[in-house]
Amino acid sequence: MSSNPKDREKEIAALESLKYIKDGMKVGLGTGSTAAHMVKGLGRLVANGLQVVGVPSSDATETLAIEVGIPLTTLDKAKRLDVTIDGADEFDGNFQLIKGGGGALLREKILAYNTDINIIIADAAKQVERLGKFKLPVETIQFATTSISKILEEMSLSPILRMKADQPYTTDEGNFILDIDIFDVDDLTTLNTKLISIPGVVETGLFLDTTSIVIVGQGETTKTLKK
Ligand SMILES: O=C(CO)[C@H](O)[C@H](O)COP(=O)(O)O
Repeated sequence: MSSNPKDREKEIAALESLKYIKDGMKVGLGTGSTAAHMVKGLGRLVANGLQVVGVPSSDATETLAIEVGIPLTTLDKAKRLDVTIDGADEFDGNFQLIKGGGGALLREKILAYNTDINIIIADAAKQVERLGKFKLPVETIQFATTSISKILEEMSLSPILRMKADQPYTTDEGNFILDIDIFDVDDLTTLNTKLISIPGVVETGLFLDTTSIVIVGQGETTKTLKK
């Protein structure tokens, strides 16, 4: 049990989400510290006899899932997932999300798109009135990143190339990430369409219509929001 209050909220939201996983399900495994609590909890259920297969959304989650004994498969083999449980950097009252703080937005969005029920688990601080205090990650092909950055600058989105130590951060798919400021943007659907249409943009961390359930840890309880 976590002793850090924010991490404890992540943990109890994660444990609550396990109730949605039933025998025989194909489960998408999210990425990040909140999703890691869920993966560990699922590992305990598997050790007690629950039969599921997981599809991880990142190399880090794959490593953890193997460590805790969750049988894994690929999206190709699973074809469609029953449920995916993942974290978020922000969510609003319309179940819209910013994701990708951990850099796994591309595979996370692919899993979400191929899943029947997407559940987001989060600590209470992730709930916002308006998305955008957290910078929006935009995943870009390395070759195009400088030219995309110029375009985003011209759109007044203040792109910043994500770094790790003194090198550009590289995603599991070998791409770069530009973090942009969208706080003043009202029409996120139009923004997302514009971003995706720039050659070399692979994906954005805006998840506008994938989520149907959000489980929030608040102190020692959880609240479940359903669309
Ligand atoms: O989108 C993500 C990774 O790409 C994570 O779900 C998001 O960054 C939240 O992370 P955490 O649970 O550690 O707060």
